[in-house]
Amino acid sequence: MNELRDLLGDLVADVDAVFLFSPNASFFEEFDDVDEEIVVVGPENTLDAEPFVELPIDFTDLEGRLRFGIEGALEQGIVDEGDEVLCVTEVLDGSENTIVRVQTNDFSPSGVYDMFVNSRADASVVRDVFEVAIELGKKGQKGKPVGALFVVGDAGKVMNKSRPLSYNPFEKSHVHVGDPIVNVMLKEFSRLDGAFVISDAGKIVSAYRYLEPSAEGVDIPKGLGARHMAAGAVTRDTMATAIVLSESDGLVRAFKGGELVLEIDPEEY
Ligand SMILES: Nc1ncnc2c1ncn2[C@@H]1O[C@H](COP(=O)(O)OP(=O)(O)OP(=O)(O)O)[C@@H](O)[C@H]1O
Ligand SMILES: [Mn+2]
Repeated sequence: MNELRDLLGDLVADVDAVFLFSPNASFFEEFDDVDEEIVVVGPENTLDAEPFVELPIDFTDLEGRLRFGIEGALEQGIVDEGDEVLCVTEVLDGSENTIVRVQTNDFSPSGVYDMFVNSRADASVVRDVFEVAIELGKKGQKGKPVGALFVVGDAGKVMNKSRPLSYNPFEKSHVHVGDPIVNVMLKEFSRLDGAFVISDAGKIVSAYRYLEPSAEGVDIPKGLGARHMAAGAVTRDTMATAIVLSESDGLVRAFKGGELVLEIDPEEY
């Protein structure tokens, strides 16, 4: 077993920082005296850890989770480019059973951290819309797959770059994402065409908007259609973030700055 020990020894040797993903209190305490910088990453800072990187959604896929933690720590200046970091986390609902060593440069930034934290819209609004899209992706509408397009933030400009396909059911209402009744409405209206436009603070500004941004130079993955193109393009023309549920492949994707920044399978979420 010495080979295995050596392998593990090499894996954990000479790292600049150790990232603990959602550690419990006793596990966290065990790291009190270590020399390396300890970075806690999780949905809530229940341990009052410092430094701390807040996860906006509970990433079930490992890579998404690691990416977010590392991009967040880079952005906050907790680690530097080129640092060697050790990520301690769980997969398959275990305890801390997984150690991944990465160099912060190994990731080309996906923009996922930036999308949540530096969006014009509040991070909680982006997260709430994300959750609606995920839920809609899981259940569909009456068992059938549905697609949906949500454009979040910079709503004035988004409205200028779009036109109505039908009457706007949110015209005179003051409802916000995250209200339970609104989630039901969003799901109901998603059967019809066009995009939802949502303000920075989460107010539903409109449904049924046909987006007309300039798509020139927008480079989204091949095979995605008009809905995704419009989503990508509107985020390049404005400061909005677009969240798309695909009717054809069932995935939820997010675009910001004209680029695909996140792709999640609702079934695995
Ligand atoms: N510019 C646009 N603005 C708003 N909604 C749009 C726009 N273009 C397409 N859509 C909506 O997207 C729907 C699906 O279009 P299309 O199949 O071309 O997109 P897609 O990217 O392949 O999406 P999906 O993966 O859901 O099929 C359309 O029926 C329409 O409701
Ligand atoms: Mn399509």
